[in-house]
Amino acid sequence: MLHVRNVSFSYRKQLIFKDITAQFPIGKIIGIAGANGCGKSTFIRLLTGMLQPDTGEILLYEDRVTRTSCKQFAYLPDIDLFYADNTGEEVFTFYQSQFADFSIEKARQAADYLQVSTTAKLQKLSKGKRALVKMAATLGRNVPYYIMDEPFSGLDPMVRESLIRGLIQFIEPDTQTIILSTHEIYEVEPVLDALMVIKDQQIIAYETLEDIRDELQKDAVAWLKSQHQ
Ligand SMILES: Nc1ncnc2c1ncn2[C@@H]1O[C@H](COP(=O)(O)OP(=O)(O)OP(=O)(O)O)[C@@H](O)[C@H]1O
Repeated sequence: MLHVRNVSFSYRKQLIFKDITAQFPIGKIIGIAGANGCGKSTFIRLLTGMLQPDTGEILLYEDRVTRTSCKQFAYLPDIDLFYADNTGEEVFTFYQSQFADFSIEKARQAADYLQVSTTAKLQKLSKGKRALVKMAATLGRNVPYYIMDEPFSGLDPMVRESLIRGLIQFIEPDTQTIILSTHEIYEVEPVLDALMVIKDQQIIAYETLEDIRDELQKDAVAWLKSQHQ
């Protein structure tokens, strides 16, 4: 289990998080929502150990998450990662050299499913297609936690829908967790188990979709809007 315990974090004297606590159980797909600039990317970087909290701690199975923990997470950043001169296949070979858990067959299957070429140089691909190569490489990993920053940004609605369906196919639902930040709540809602909302340096809400629908009688978008009022 991944735990965030009493974490505070400032960036250049600006307080981004104040004493936040949360848990991310195994076997779930968890969305992180919030307005632009609320801190979603920062939160994701804290979860993966790329940033360290000022106070509090982030624990993966009781071990403190640090920069070297990145081998235990499949992290999908929101930026272009790879050399433009590389092909998807070369990216996969690089991942294979870096991560013992990486399966080149699974990455190829994901690329095939997402209908993106792995033989073309990345510089020849559109921004959306490059994002899909990055996604295929991420899904080629075999880890308990996939942590994705805006995985659907820049993708057309058809590809987005196919990717959202694909996410379930490429993970083991009982042993692997996806944590993803997104603004596309409407589209991703069908596969989400829980949704977290960040606002004013806090996690202001964190509910299962079951509770949102059954107890609160709302869909995720309506619920999210009500959190911002
Ligand atoms: N390198 C950095 N590390 C940490 N925080 C940063 C960094 N650069 C900027 N910030 C600040 O952190 C705050 C949160 O930014 P962040 O990108 O995490 O928000 P976000 O919710 O992901 O935004 P968006 O939805 O627009 O992508 C902003 O006020 C931003 O100015």
